[in-house]
Amino acid sequence: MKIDGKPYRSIWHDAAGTVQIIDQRWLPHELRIVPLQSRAEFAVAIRDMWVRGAPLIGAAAAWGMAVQMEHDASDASLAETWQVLHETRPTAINLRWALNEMRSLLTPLPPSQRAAAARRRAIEICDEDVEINRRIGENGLAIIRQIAARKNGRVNILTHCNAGWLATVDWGTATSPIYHALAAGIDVHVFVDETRPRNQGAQLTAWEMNHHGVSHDLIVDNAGGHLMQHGEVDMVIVGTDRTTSQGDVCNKIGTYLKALAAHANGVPFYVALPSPTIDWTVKDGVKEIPIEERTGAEVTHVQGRDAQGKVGLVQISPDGTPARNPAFDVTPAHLVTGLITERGVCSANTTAMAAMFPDLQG
Ligand SMILES: CSC[C@H]1O[C@H](OP(=O)(O)O)[C@H](O)[C@@H]1O
Repeated sequence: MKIDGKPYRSIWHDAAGTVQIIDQRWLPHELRIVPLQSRAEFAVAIRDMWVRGAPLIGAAAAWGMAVQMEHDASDASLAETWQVLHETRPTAINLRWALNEMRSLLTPLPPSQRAAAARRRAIEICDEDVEINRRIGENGLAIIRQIAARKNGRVNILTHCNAGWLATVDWGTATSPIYHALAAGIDVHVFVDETRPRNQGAQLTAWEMNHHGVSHDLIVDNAGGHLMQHGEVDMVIVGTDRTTSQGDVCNKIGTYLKALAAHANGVPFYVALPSPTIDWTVKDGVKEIPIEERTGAEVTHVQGRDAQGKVGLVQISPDGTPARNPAFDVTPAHLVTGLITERGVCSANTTAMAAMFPDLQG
């Protein structure tokens, strides 16, 4: 997408072939672009959320493998790199998907051919992500159009966390239908959940909406149910970090509560789902998906900019306050109105998903 009129992706390789990323920790206050030039730097960038978002995590891991193959393309290096990058974050399935893609491609090749092949595949994975998300936008646009026609007016959409272009290589997943609707001249308004504790909504989605000219309000996470009760939300669109073969949706913590509120108020709850985010090996999301537990410091402290323009952390709870910080939750399939995929919209159930992706069945 564009930043001040200049097109960007969240990750790219420059003319010298060096991988560059937007270090999202400093948004919205500073646009910091940094190179990643070693496996260790890719691992830190994923683990510490310089780059985040399921598809972008996968793309970064693919590039991390490609960069490592340029340093050491041995079998041992390939195996170690899969492990080092895989253990950076446990929940988003795209990380494992991308690493498996690279391992399957590289293992049968002689080490001398691995670096070039890995770079080509990393570039492909990024380009595929952009096209998948563009198609999700088109498929989600059809739903927004239907609501706009029924209402003959503004479509109010609530989204949680950041499933925007910053969470992918471009377009975003949940935001792609919103961007397509704006381009189609549909009057859309977005309620942006701040999304405690990392505030990806307040810091990233609000920044995206502002730069793209999308009408929006930032809201606290706890306001969504109230707005739904009062008929102010026409649909919810969220992203996902892992969706199971039966349609259970793992996403940022708090998504489940939004789904419950939507179900209680008859608000359609859609999940923007690129196919690499489907974990076909898992059925029951609540029982089987590993939920990342991050440091309690993300709960007891919050990052922001002070009156002097300095970006830093402030403590919001007493010294030594213990905190729990599960980073994701699972929305059972029965609370999901539909899955907006790159191939179309399908119900969140085994039969519909298998019919949509017959070629991806184990
Ligand atoms: C398009 S997937 C975005 C997905 O990833 C986010 O998690 P995190 O920021 O911790 O990587 C969140 O769950 C978003 O919905």
